[in-house]
Amino acid sequence: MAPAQELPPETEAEPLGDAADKSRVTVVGSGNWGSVAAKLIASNTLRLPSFHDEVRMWVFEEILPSGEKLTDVINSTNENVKYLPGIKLGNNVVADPDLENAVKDANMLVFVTPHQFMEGICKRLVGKVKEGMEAISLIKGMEVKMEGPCMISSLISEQLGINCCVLMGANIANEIAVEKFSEATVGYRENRDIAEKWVQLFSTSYFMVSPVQDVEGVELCGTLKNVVAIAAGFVDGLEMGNNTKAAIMRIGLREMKAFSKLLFPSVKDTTFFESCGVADLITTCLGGRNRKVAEAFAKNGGKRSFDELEAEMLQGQKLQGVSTARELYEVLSHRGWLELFPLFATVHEISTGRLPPSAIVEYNR
Ligand SMILES: NC(=O)C1=CN([C@@H]2O[C@H](COP(=O)(O)OP(=O)(O)OC[C@H]3O[C@@H](n4cnc5c(N)ncnc54)[C@H](O)[C@@H]3O)[C@@H](O)[C@H]2O)C=CC1
Ligand SMILES: O=C(CO)COP(=O)(O)O
Repeated sequence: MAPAQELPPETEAEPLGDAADKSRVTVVGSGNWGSVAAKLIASNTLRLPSFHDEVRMWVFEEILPSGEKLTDVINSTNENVKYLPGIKLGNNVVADPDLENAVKDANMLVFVTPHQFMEGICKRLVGKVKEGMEAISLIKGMEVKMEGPCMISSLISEQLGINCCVLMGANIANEIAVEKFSEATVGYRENRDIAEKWVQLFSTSYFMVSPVQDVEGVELCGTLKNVVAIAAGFVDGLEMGNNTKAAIMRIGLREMKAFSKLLFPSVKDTTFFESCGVADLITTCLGGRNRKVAEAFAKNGGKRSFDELEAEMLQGQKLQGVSTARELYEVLSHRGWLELFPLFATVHEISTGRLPPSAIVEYNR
């Protein structure tokens, strides 16, 4: 299909004032998706007059086998050689290993790290972000606190006192990196103008972004589908075939919707038909990292742990599905909902070795 997309119009006139009128964007995170997000954004900040050209990207510093710092290599080669090798990010992307320095001049922050690091990152940023800052989270995951589950966008909003939208979708990063057409959904709370600004910042001829007024629905879709992808990987590892996998995806989608609506009755049915819903579920169950590692786990009969397989197969990239299944299980146990969500519960029980991988089709007991 030829992507018949028109880029968002460059409606704003060239600012009359000085460069201070322009928005400055910082990407917090530089993994596989973080690097692709920086590439997308950097192509647009060059094109759109209301943004500064430069895009800062915070890098969790590491030393490469060559002895060089990852940040130095990104800045000299314009490539994230560890997490997105072979792709030029754009000369206006500047890697910065100092988190506080990376955000200090920004007024738009894009959060895109594995979810388990976000609590620590937010703590470091308290009092360090500009007034009126706008944020967006591309992070698929949640935190579980004493009071209950906390979505990552809420963590950001509450800890930093800023508004936070979300962007989720059927977005396997390596495919978008080579500019294959895909779609995404921006979830926003009230301010449609802010949502439009994020749409403008991310949209390209091959990346079509649509806004939806349903932050929780969009974010829960992105978060929960990773658990279903683990189940799909078990099915693949056991060579159960396409019908079984389709059944797992359908049951998973039903649980995703039921859980989201129990937690947030405001979640809209229509959100599940956006890119963040059924489309992301399909792509992740076909081609994602959660599926791939879960397949290896099942092939090994559950004898090698997810941690071990993740380290061996993903070279520093992180799975979100296994920890999300654990977090979900805590919520389900605490609220007495385990029986309502047998697929979610079984994924956790298999991942922790309490049940064999074959239990993935026996849970409907
Ligand atoms: N890769 C993909 O295709 C997609 C990923 N996502 C989501 O984006 C989020 C980020 O994922 P990726 O960019 O793919 O990351 P990744 O899994 O490729 O890379 C891991 C990142 O974590 C960093 N890291 C390691 N230890 C850390 C620490 N202690 N503190 C802070 N950072 C640390 C690494 O430097 C690296 O940047 C996740 O929530 C993921 O679910 C969403 C859509 C697509
Ligand atoms: O979220 C993703 C695609 O939209 C990527 O999923 P994985 O983390 O399983 O690769």
